[in-house]
Amino acid sequence: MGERNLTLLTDFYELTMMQGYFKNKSNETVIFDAFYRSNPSGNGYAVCAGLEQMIDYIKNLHFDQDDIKYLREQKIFDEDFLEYLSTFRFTGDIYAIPEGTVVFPMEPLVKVIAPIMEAQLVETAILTIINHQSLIATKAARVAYAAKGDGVMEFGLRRAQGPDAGTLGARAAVIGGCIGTSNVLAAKLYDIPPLGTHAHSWIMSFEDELTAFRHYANLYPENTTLLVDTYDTLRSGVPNAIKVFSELKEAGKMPKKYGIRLDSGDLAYLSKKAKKLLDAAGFTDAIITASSDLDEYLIDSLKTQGAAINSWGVGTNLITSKDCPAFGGVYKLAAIEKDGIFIPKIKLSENTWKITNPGNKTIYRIYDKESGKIKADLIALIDEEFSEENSLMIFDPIETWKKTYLRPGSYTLREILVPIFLNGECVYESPKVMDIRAYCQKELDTLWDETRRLVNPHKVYVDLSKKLWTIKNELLDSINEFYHTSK
Ligand SMILES: Nc1ncnc2c1ncn2[C@@H]1O[C@H](COP(=O)(O)OP(=O)(O)OP(=O)(O)O)[C@@H](O)[C@H]1O
Ligand SMILES: O=P(O)(O)OC[C@H]1O[C@H](OP(=O)(O)OP(=O)(O)O)[C@H](O)[C@@H]1O
Ligand SMILES: O=C(O)c1cccnc1
Repeated sequence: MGERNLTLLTDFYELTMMQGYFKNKSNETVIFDAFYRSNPSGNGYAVCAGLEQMIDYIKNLHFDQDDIKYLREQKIFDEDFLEYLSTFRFTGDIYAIPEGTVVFPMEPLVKVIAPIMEAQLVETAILTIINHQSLIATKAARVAYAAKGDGVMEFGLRRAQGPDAGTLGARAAVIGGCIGTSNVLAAKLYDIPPLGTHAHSWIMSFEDELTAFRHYANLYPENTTLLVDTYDTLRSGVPNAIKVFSELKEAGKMPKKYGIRLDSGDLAYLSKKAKKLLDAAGFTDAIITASSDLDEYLIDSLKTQGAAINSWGVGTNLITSKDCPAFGGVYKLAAIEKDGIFIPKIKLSENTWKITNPGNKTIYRIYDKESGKIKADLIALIDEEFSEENSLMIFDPIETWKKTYLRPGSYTLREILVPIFLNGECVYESPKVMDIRAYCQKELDTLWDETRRLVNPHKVYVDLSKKLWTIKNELLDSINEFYHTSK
């Protein structure tokens, strides 16, 4: 958050490796890709987020005197290296997918091209920033999807894993689809709507519920939501709320937005009963908000049960992404520059899908021209050229017999990795969070419904260009050959 110096927000091994690179004078330029391997919560996509904080981090990268002093005290860093660190700045290039874009496994969300000492140092912070916010933005997109157009308020700060997770999580939740947050610091910092109702303590602090409601309604005549479950929802809370709304109506002071909040009990049953009582009293447009340990599955179930709820407050399960607490993004070396040419590098794994994609790559999103929906993503090398006027054959990188042939003129292409830093200079201006949110809503519209469903969604293919696939296979062959013949 803000302008903090996060330079030491890295793993110790990044610094020990950096000193090693420094001593060997091997500060060649390298390419690292940050990507993730599977969508959180069994989702069909992820929403990437955190780029603005990553940019702030890179812009502010510098070891101040206090940092150098601390590192010196560790007694493993030599003076020449510490001297180098004292003037350290990021001088490389960074490409990234803009926040709010829907993304898929294996594609680089961030690509760093920089001298190896710089590219290595920034690994940990880039991952922690992008992993956290992408996780929460994706969870929020699921929750908002289940709410089917009703507003979802982010209520999680008190149960988040600390202040940063609560605040940056609120930012990410709004990017993914929440309409605002109860977190006032997040609302101020990121210019997002601060929202909320009131707590049980407000009711309990008065002699009786009716008096508490009257005071609250008089204080906030523009937007009055009354929490009706402190004593007895249907016998006391709802009738008292109706009484207060009737008094306001009679006095000609009817709030523009008004309603009740349910926070316990059977939310389907209570909301339907409450709606009947409100309707009968003429308050047909009262907003019925629900909260209480909600997540996307419960909201979906309440919708199926015909609950009369049209506003949702979601805290714990959203801000902590409780069912899936880690995004799992990784940062892997993809190429090393030798004599002005990038030599592709690959990391092997027992799992074929864990084998990295080598080289200096970019990503094209392929849309069906007629519907505007995503057909697939294509990871290609940056020097490859594609034209919508030509036919295109794409194939699954592992199950290569799965091929899709795209007729000329039947598809459109969009390159989704964009320049963020060039030669250490930031060339990108982050949009405001509410604009990122609006962009994300449009992005979500480019997914087929089958990909958005909560359970067993349809997979979007991320394919490799023929050239990239060939290079990858040649590298695999050469490694195999080397390790089988060099015994
Ligand atoms: N109709 C419903 N269908 C499915 N789940 C529901 C329904 N109504 C409520 N729930 C969920 O059931 C859980 C109820 O939890 P629990 O009984 O512990 O607490 P509560 O009713 O909220 O009361 P308290 O706030 O006093 O703990 C919550 O997660 C709530 O969202
Ligand atoms: O259930 P969550 O999704 O986490 O949403 C936030 C919860 O936080 C509040 O409860 P809390 O008991 O902390 O305060 P209260 O006394 O105002 O109800 C609120 O009433 C919600 O139940
Ligand atoms: O404003 C609310 O109703 C609220 C805020 C935080 C947590 N629970 C509820």
